[in-house]
Amino acid sequence: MDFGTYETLLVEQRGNALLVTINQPASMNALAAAVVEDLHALTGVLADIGTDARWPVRGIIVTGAGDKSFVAGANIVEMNAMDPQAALAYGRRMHEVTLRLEALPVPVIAAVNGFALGGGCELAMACDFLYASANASFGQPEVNLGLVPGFGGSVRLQQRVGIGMARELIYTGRRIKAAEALRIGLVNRVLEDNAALLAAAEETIAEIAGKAPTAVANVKNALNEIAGLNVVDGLEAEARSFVKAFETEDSVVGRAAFVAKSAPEFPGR
Ligand SMILES: CCCCCCCCCCCCC[C@H](O)CC(=O)SCCNC(=O)CCNC(=O)[C@H](O)C(C)(C)COP(=O)(O)OP(=O)(O)OC[C@H]1O[C@@H](n2cnc3c(N)ncnc32)[C@H](O)[C@@H]1OP(=O)(O)O
Repeated sequence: MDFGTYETLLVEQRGNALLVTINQPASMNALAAAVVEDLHALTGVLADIGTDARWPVRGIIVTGAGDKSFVAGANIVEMNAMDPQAALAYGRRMHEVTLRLEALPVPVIAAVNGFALGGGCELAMACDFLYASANASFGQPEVNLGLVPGFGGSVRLQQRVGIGMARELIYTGRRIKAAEALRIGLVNRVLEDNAALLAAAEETIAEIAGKAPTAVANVKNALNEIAGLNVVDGLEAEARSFVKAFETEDSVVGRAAFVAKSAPEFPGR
């Protein structure tokens, strides 16, 4: 499977996982426009990823090159040189990247290997969930620059940690360590180092790869839809999602395998 080659990204298949490494260590993997363009191109290729057995990739891992920085934010040097139109285009493009990650029918894990600041934290929060190495840190420090989050942090941080904590972190621009990020629910797991971080992410992708692909795709879509709904509308959306899942071949196979006390072989449709 050819996922393309990119100037600023390393893309490597590892078993069921596709490892995407942002490879701009000289600038702490800051999101230069070239990086955003490459992420946009790659997520465009991945948009065709399917759930049937032909697609060996059952999950994506996003990480940063080196052991200091995941992504240190938008590229400030570049942003300073942008005219308003270019800046708007840059922002819109990154919005599209985050929405495409959320729309993929497979899990996307942010393997945060260092600084995840500003746009870096925002990229990580567009993934399904975050794992971090012990040296990782997180923050939306835009207020230090007279800016505000611009790649979705105002929306997704409050979804992840609640409005009160989101307000405090955004107003203070504070950087928090991995252990604190775990405590407030921004991060699911903290691993001792980068090797353990990637191993844990690959293990989780492999675990999910054993489940019904259509069910995982279905429930990811439903969780996105339900995120902003009240309970009544959320229950309606969940019911639609359940009916859709119940009618898949994966579900027929899964429920028959339970009765037969055998292991299901999901067709992915
Ligand atoms: C009219 C206009 C309309 C506009 C419409 C809207 C458009 C919206 C488009 C933009 C949206 C952006 C949204 C986003 O939320 C905004 C941001 O992300 S702002 C940036 C947030 N990040 C930061 O503030 C972190 C900055 N970096 C640091 O604090 C430190 O570098 C560090 C990460 C803590 C590491 O510190 P050190 O270990 O000391 O390392 P150095 O600082 O020496 O860095 C090494 C090297 O990397 C370069 N670098 C680091 N971060 C960035 C960066 N974010 N951008 C560019 N370059 C970076 C640093 O300059 C060093 O380079 P060198 O000096 O060695 O050349």
